[in-house]
Amino acid sequence: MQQAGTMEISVGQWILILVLILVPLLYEWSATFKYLCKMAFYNGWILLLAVLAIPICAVRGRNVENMRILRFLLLHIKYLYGIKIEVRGWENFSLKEPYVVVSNHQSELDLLGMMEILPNRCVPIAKRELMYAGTAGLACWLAGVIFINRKKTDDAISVMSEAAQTMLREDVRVWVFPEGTRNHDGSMLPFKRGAFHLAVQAQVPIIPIVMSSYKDFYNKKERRFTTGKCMVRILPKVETRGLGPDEVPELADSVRKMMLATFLELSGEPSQSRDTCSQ
Ligand SMILES: CCCCCCCCCCCCCCCCC(=O)SCCNC(=O)CCNC(=O)[C@H](O)C(C)(C)COP(=O)(O)OP(=O)(O)OC[C@H]1O[C@@H](n2cnc3c(N)ncnc32)[C@H](O)[C@@H]1OP(=O)(O)O
Ligand SMILES: CCCCCCCC/C=C\CCCCCCCC(=O)OC[C@@H](O)COP(=O)(O)O
Repeated sequence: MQQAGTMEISVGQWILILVLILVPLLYEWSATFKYLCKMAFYNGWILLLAVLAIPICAVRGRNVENMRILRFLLLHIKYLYGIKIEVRGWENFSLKEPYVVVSNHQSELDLLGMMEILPNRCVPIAKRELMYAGTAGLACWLAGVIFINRKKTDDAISVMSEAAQTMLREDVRVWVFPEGTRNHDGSMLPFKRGAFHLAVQAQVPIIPIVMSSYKDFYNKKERRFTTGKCMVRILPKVETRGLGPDEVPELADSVRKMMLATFLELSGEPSQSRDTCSQ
């Protein structure tokens, strides 16, 4: 029986105290633990923000204008992680007409750079699996994200051909990661050609975006995630007017070359050394 004036601590409370002491200690001592906590919080926070976004977006139904709401809700995350984003080339975004944005894809952290500069009425093309990422998937769907099934090339191509028509009909811009997958290796994978077919089919310009390497503050393999700085460059538009499907390979190659050169320059790498996948 508990006596007046004394306090007994139950086993559960002891465990809680231990956890409250150990977690901050581990967080400071172990870079791996810190990385895991930061990534778990990143995903968890986005899922939670999506809970907020869903009812607001649902008022309008599925609509590309909802992307502004997602952008507004996600913009602060860079501050939580101490990531400085320096953007140059804003003037290259001053086109009124639709265009296709292509950018390099290093990690899920690209979302921060993307939200920093995302133009109005611009939707990303994403793998279909993202649609099933709980609340985040629903928020993406409501904001008009275009989902493609990477396992079914024909399906993916027909979704992208439809996107070419939607771009023109509804004045929409599309953001594509032409590497087609995340690339943690500090270089750029060969480009898939979907984005370039899309631009040629719609006869709209391509705007290449380059985000500098995260190597100084983030490395998935080494499980390292600290504060840091990322440079984002919006490059001048590349016209596609008059080009046909036969010119797509050359177009894709020349855009990739330009992006790789900028990537190496921004990331402080010697040119030519890191192109492990010249096509
Ligand atoms: C507040 C809360 C918020 C919560 C939510 C937060 C999120 C907010 C929103 C942000 C979301 C961001 C999401 C980012 C997600 C990023 C990704 O998912 S990246 C992965 C998906 N994207 C891509 O894969 C795009 C790039 N891929 C391609 O372009 C591919 O080419 C493909 C169209 C997918 C097809 O790929 P594959 O099946 O591998 O086949 P290929 O060999 O590439 O192509 C075969 C053949 O077909 C030609 N081709 C390709 N596209 C077309 C086309 N549109 N029209 C005609 N022909 C086409 C291609 O050129 C090949 O022929 P070739 O002769 O060999 O050249
Ligand atoms: C009830 C189900 C709960 C599911 C929980 C899922 C947790 C996901 C939580 C939040 C989503 C964060 C959205 C981040 C958007 C960035 C997406 C991204 O970068 O996708 C990677 C894709 O480009 C390429 O994928 P692969 O590298 O080929 O693989």
